Amino acid sequence: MNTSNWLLPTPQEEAAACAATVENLENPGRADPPVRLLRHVMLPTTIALVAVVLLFVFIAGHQMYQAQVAAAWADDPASMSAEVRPGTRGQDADLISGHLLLNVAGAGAATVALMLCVMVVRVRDAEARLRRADMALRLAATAFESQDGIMVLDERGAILQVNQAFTDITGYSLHEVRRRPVEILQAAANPPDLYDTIARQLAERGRWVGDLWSQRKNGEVYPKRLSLTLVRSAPGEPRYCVGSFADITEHKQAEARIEQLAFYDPLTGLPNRRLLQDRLQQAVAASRLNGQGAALLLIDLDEFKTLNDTLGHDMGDRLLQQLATRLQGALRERDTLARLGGDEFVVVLQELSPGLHESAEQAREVGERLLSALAAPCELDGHEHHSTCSIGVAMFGAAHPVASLEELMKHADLAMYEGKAAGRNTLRFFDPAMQNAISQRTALESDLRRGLQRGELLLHYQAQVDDTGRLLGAEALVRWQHLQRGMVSPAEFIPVAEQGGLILPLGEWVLLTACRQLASWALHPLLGRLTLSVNVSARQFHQPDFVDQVVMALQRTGARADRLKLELTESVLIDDVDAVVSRMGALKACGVRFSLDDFGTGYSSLNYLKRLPLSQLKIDQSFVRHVLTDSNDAAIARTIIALAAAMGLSVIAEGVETQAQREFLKRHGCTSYQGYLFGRPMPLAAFEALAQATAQDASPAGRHSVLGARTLGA
Ligand SMILES: Nc1nc2c(ncn2[C@@H]2O[C@H](COP(=O)(O)O[C@H]3[C@@H](O)[C@H](n4cnc5c(=O)[nH]c(N)nc54)O[C@@H]3COP(=O)(O)O)[C@@H](O)[C@H]2O)c(=O)[nH]1
Repeated sequence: MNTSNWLLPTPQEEAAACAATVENLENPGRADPPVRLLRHVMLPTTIALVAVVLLFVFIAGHQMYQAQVAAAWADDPASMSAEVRPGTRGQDADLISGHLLLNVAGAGAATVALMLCVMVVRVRDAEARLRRADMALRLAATAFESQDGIMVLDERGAILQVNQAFTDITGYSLHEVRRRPVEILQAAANPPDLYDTIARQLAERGRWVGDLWSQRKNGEVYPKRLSLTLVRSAPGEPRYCVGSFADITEHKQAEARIEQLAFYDPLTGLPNRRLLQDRLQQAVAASRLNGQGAALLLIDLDEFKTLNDTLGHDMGDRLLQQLATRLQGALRERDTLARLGGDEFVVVLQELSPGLHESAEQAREVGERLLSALAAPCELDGHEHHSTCSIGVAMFGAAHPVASLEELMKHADLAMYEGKAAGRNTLRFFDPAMQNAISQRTALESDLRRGLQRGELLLHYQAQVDDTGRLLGAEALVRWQHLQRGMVSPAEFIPVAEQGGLILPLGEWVLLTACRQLASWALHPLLGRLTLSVNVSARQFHQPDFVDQVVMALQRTGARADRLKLELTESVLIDDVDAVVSRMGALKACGVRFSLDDFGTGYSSLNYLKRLPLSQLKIDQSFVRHVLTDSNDAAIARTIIALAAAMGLSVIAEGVETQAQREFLKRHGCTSYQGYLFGRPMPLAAFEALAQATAQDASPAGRHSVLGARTLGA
C-alpha cells in the first residue's frame, strides 16, 4: 500500500463524508469525529484493560507460587524430591495447583499480549480511517466555501444550504433563501423548455451542466454556468441536489469581443470576409431550397487610393466609415453588407423574385440606389469629397445556379472590372461572355509562362532619333514568337502578364537582355553610343529589390548605366511617391536615366513631377496622332514640350507617322522622335543594319542623309 493512497479516502469513506457533509450542513452540531473515535476504540480498550488485569493476576499468582516453593524448600530441602514422589498428596496438590496456576497464567499472558497487538493494530487502523474521513470532510468543507456559488437543494428543489460565494453572486443570504424554492433564481430570458430538459437529464443521468440566465436579488439578469448533481440515498432515492455555479458575465463579454474581432471589420463594424463567406453559404443554400432569386454585388470605390495618398489614411478611414453607413442605409434589414478590406464592399441580396429577369431588375434597382447613395458628397475635415464606385453584380439562386462561392465572387469581380474599364460610376452584370474571355486569358497566361521558360520571347528595337533624324538609340519592345499562333502582340500578353504576376520574371528577362545588348553594342564603333529604353511596369518597379535587379543586370553584363533609359508610366507614381523618388534617386546616382512614358494620359500631378529625378518626358502617341487636326491634342503636345523645357528635361514624341506631324512638333521645340516615320519595331539584325548604315551616312561624307529621309525615301 503506498502512503498517499493510504492517506486518501476510499470511495466508501468519500461517500460517507459527502453524506456527512450534507447532514452537517443541514443539521449543524450533530456527532463530531472525536466522539465517534471514542466509540470506535471503546471495545479494544476494554479488552486491553481485561488483559492487563489478567497479566497482573498471573504475575501475582506466580509470585505467590514462587514464595510457597521457596518456603517449602527452606523448611524441608528434601521436599523438592518429594515433588515427584508418590504418596505425598498434600504437597503434590499444592505443587500441581502451583503448576496449573503457572500454565494458566502463561496462556493468559500470551492471550493478553496477542490481544494487545490486535488492539493496537485496530486502534491505529481506526485512527487512520478516521484521519482520512476527517480529511474528506475538510476537503468537502473547503470545496463548499469555494469561489463558485454552491447551493444544496432538497428533493423538491427547496434550498437547504448555500455558501458565501452564492451570497456574493446572487445577493441572497442563507437566511433569505433557506427553505425557499430554487425558482427564485430563475430568469425569464431562458428558453421555456430549459427547466424541463434539466429535470429530465437529472433524473436520467444524475447530472446536468450548462449555461443559462439567472436573476440576482436586485433583479439583474446575468449569465451563469451551472452544474447540478443529484445525491441519492442508499436505496437510490434522490435526496439532495448539489448545484455549483459561476457568474460568467465577463467570460461572455470576452467571447463577444473575440467574435467581434473574428467576424467583423474593426473600422466599419460590418461583417468581414469570414462572416460574409458564412452568410453567402446560407444564402446559396436558402435560395436553392426556396426557389427564390439572389444576387451578389461587389462594390469598389473609384480613385480611393488617390484620396488615401493625397489626404492621408485617417481621411481614407473616415470616408470608408461614412460610406459604410450610407450603404447600410440604402439596404433592407435582411440584406447583408460586408467589407472585404480596403475599399471593397459586398452586398448579398436575398428573397428576390424567382425569375432571372425580375430578380436581375430588383438587383439593378438596389445597385443604382447604392451608386447614388455613394455619389452624394461626404464631409471630410471641412472639405466636400465626391466618391463614385463601380459595382459588379452576379446573380444566383434557383434560376441561376452557381458551382461554388469562389465562382460567384469571381463573376461579381469580373463584372466590377468591366464596369471600371467602361468608365467608373457604373453597374455591370456578369455575363457568360466575360467568362469566356477569362478562360482565354487564363490559357494565354499558362502559355506565356511556358513560352518564357522555353525562350519564345525576344526583343524588337524601334529607332529613336533627334530633330535632325540622327539615330540616338532604340526602345526595346518585347515580342512573343508563339509556336502555333505566330507573333503575339505585347498589347495582348503584357496586360495578362501584369495581372497574373508573370510581368516580374518577364520584366527581369527584358532588362537583362537589353543590358546584354548594350554591352554588346559598346564593343562596336558604330553602335557603342546608342541608348536603349526599357519599359518597366509599375508592379516591377515596386518590387523591394528593383534597384538591386537593375544594378545586378548592369554588373552581370558590363553595360554602361548611362546608356540605359528606364521608361516609367504614370501608374508607377500612384503608390508612395517618397519611395518612388528614393528608388529613382538611387538608380540615377548609378547613371541610369528615366523617361516618363505616356505623359499626359494618366495621373500627371505636377506636384509629383517636380520631385522625380527624370531626364525625359515622352508625349503619348494618342496626342501625336491628331496633333494636326485636334486643337486640344496640339495644345497638350505644345504644353508638354514647354513644360519639359522649363524643367530642363528632354522631350520625345512617340507615334510620329508623318513628316507633317514631325514638322509641327519640331516647330514647337520637340527634340526627339519615335514612330513609324523612322522605323517600325524590328528584329535585332535589322535594327543593327539600319544603325550601321545611318551611322555611315552621318559621317562627314554623307551627313545630309539621315534616318527618316532614308526610311521614307524622302
Ligand atoms: N512592361 C513592358 N511593356 C512592354 C514591353 N514591350 C512592349 N510593351 C508594351 O506593350 C504595349 C504594346 O507595345 P507594341 O505593340 O510594341 O507597341 C509599341 C510600338 O510598336 C507602338 N508604336 C511605335 N510607333 C508607332 C507609330 O508610329 N504608330 C503606331 N500606331 N504605333 C507605334 O507603340 C508602342 C510603344 O509604346 P510605349 O511603350 O508606350 O512607347 C506598349 O504599351 C508597350 O509599352 C516590355 O518589354 N515591358
